[in-house]
Amino acid sequence: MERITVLGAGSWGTALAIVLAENGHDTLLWTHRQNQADEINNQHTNKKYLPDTTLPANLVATANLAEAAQHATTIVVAVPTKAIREVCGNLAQLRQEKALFVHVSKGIEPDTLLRISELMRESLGTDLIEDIVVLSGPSHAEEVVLQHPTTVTAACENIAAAEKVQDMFMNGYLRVYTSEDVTGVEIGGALKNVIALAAGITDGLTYGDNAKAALITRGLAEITRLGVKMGGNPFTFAGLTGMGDLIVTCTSVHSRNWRAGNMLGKGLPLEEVLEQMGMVVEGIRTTKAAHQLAQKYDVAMPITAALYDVLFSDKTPKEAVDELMIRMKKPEIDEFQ
Ligand SMILES: NC(=O)C1=CN([C@@H]2O[C@H](COP(=O)(O)OP(=O)(O)OC[C@H]3O[C@@H](n4cnc5c(N)ncnc54)[C@H](OP(=O)(O)O)[C@@H]3O)[C@@H](O)[C@H]2O)C=CC1
Ligand SMILES: O=C(CO)COP(=O)(O)O
Repeated sequence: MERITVLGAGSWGTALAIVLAENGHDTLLWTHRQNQADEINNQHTNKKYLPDTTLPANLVATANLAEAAQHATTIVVAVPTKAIREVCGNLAQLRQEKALFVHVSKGIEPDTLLRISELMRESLGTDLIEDIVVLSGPSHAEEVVLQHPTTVTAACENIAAAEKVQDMFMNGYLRVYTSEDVTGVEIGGALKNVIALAAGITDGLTYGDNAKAALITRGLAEITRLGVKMGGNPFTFAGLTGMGDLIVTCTSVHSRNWRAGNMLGKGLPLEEVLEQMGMVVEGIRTTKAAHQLAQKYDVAMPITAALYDVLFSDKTPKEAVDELMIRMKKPEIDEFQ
């Protein structure tokens, strides 16, 4: 049994805390809201994020970050990308000993262009970090809490740390693989949200299945082009954290990114979409970061560029799709150039 803290009591942090508590670990779930900690401890629910789920009685919550920092030898970071710098920075003030960190967030910090593990190293400082393992793959919280069969990958350059995390999370409904390709896993997980927004848009435009298959496939091509140039293993992008997560996010009604894209495709303005969602839509900020990465690494990412124009330059979704279709002719396979 491990002592584990999960930081962030949204849908994914809560679902993973349930898995860990059910696996017999001494699990403490940190939220920045006292009323949510009280609800979890007293009613064993988290109605805002997982309305139909009863949490196990042995899952305890706290709103005290110092208590959360002291509790564990393993710390799972499950807040959205935009909160990681602040939460890890605060945590670093409250803990002296090293911990094994696991992160499950799917994003890239705009402007700095740091991947999540890089962002954590910068905000935690190296003295606190035993290892950082990224846990990623096709895994909607809504299905994990129903114990529907789900597969994810734990990635770390130190494979022993990835195997330790594999053991912590794995059970009869959550199968965990390992990988050493942190860059490939983090890039695949972050960028699939960009393509899922685009897939939601074409569904909102009622363009049907051909368009969605094209987005998934050509989206994977541009994610792979960038990811390989950043040092990722090309095979990672064909795996769970690449193609697998792209499929689930582009096709599932659970996906926040697909749902937000769908509303945009139906003509709702971005501000209204975000207001209606009430949960994190990582793909919006990641589109900005991915567009910057494409320029930095000189990689063609036409779908990302088109989405960037829709989100940040007032191009209509229909104009963006029309322009994608009449781009210069080219062969399909370009060997990641
Ligand atoms: N949902 C899913 O199925 C999956 C999500 N992920 C990834 O996990 C990460 C978290 O997503 P998810 O759980 O869905 O997000 P949600 O929107 O469901 O929840 C986000 C949680 O983080 C909290 N939070 C936001 N800002 C801060 C802050 N500054 N300090 C402390 N807590 C904060 C929110 O609190 P508040 O209620 O106050 O807003 C909320 O509890 C994302 O990167 C996502 O891509 C990965 C795999 C699956
Ligand atoms: O990453 C996810 C599933 O693997 C969750 O995607 P959404 O944030 O789009 O819901």
